[in-house]
Amino acid sequence: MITKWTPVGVLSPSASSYVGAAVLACVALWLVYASWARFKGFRRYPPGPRRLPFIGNLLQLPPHYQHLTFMDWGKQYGDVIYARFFSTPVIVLNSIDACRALMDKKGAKYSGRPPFTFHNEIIEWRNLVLMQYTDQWRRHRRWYRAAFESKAVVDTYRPLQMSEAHKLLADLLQNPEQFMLHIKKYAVAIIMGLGYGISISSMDDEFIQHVDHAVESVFQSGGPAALLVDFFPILKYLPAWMPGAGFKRLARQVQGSIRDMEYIPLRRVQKAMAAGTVKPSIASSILEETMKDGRLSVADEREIASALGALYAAGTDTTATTTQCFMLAMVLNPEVQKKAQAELDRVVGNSRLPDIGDRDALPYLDAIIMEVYRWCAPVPLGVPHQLLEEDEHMGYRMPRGSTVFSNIWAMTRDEQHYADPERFDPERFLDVTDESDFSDPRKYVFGFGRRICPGRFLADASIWLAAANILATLDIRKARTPTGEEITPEVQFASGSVSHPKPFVCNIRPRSSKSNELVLRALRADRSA
Ligand code: HEM
Repeated sequence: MITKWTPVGVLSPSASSYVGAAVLACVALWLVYASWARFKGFRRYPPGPRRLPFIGNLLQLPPHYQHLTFMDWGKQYGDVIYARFFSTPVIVLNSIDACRALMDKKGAKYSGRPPFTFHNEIIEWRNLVLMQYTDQWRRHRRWYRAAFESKAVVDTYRPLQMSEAHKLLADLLQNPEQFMLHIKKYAVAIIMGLGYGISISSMDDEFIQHVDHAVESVFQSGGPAALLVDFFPILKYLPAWMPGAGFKRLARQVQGSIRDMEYIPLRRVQKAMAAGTVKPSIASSILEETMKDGRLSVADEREIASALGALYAAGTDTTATTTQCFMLAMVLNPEVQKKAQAELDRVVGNSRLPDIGDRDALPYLDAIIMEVYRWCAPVPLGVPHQLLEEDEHMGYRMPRGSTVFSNIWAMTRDEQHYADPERFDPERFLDVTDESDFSDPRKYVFGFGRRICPGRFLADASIWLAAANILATLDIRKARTPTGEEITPEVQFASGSVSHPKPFVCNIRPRSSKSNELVLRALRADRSA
């Protein structure tokens, strides 16, 4: 007998009622499973690109400019994205709201760091930036809080920052072509001066050689095999002689450079303390606080050496990069430069150099600095956090152990808040009345939650002082070819955890005949202070 067509095929009435019952049973079973799974916490992950077995999304992740790929994923999957690299779950946060909801509001869960097996365990570079969220982190962070997160303390650094800004002007006047290097020296000199009371006269300085060598060798040693060990920590047990374990042999050399970077300047401070000739510095105050009866345990010395060693790695490249971005923005936007110079002339005049006390009276310059942070996003992907416990967000499962990226780059390019985001336009921060995070990029370019950058006030003051002093005394213009054509630098940032502008040329010259005199006078005053 021919029966009617049913969704499950051509069946007799009795067979179809069995099927109907079976379907109902399946639905009931599914509902029971779904509520059980929900109860047990087996919820869906946030949306994200399709994963392959074993390797997950590894092939979709390019080796460079990952923030751009994550931003593209955001257009398809939203602000909170789930991916997996081998067995490591990864969560990408593409919006400020998502970072605030997770990293800020649930700080106790979201403040870990991924294991960074290569850095933490193989080369044993245990610095604050990469450290796990442990009592050791709390101790280092307390030292940093005392040194950098109180306005009263940071204000005491002003004379050193001012005098380094004056030296920067002198370097730029004498040898303008080397401006990228002078800016780096400015950032280094502030960190070495505050950290250890050491003055840096040139980039050939012995201490700079040590730190530069250490930082460079760390980056060079982090090849593909070293990265693999972060995904498969078991590889750390490979004996150094085995093929493929070259990263372990290299690591031994790198360890030596890191020890030099951490101990050579610290030992100098200890010697000066013993001789009673020490200059006040962050090192000397931590040593004084930690020493008992004038003695320091080997373990405490190790801790202090590594806490201070992080200063250079975290604080120089970031500050220098942002200041170099400012220079690039000025070359490309002469009308912005002129407007800022007119504001400086009006407020500061031309008989002295600007100081941080002038800042509130210079809103246009402040808008330029904010736009520089937004436009170049110096640390475009932040530093990844680790989720320490299972969590739920908007009904999605956030698995324990996830590496969590805050895609700061995507926030700076949010078209809802920043029209034409690639354009350098300080006006977008002028006369802003709302207090939202978008009204001031300093609220998010320094990261989130309990791991927020402790050096943010120091860095911001250093960048402002360099910019204000440069604009007050120098004109930054496009360089010209020997045949007189203008060279327009391209806006290109190198890929990496810190987004440097690619090398460019420009023409730097004194704004007026008074510029040299002002700088010389300031240098003399600094020497006699
Ligand atoms: C423009 C300059 C700077 C930028 C853009 C910047 C940005 C950042 C960012 C995005 C983080 C990661 C925050 C997170 O995990 O969410 C960070 C962490 C850190 N920064 Fe900075 N930074 C700058 C300058 C400095 C300076 C001058 C110092 C040193 C005085 C410093 C010391 C650190 C340290 C120690 C950490 C790790 C904090 C922790 O893990 O608890 N930074 N910074």
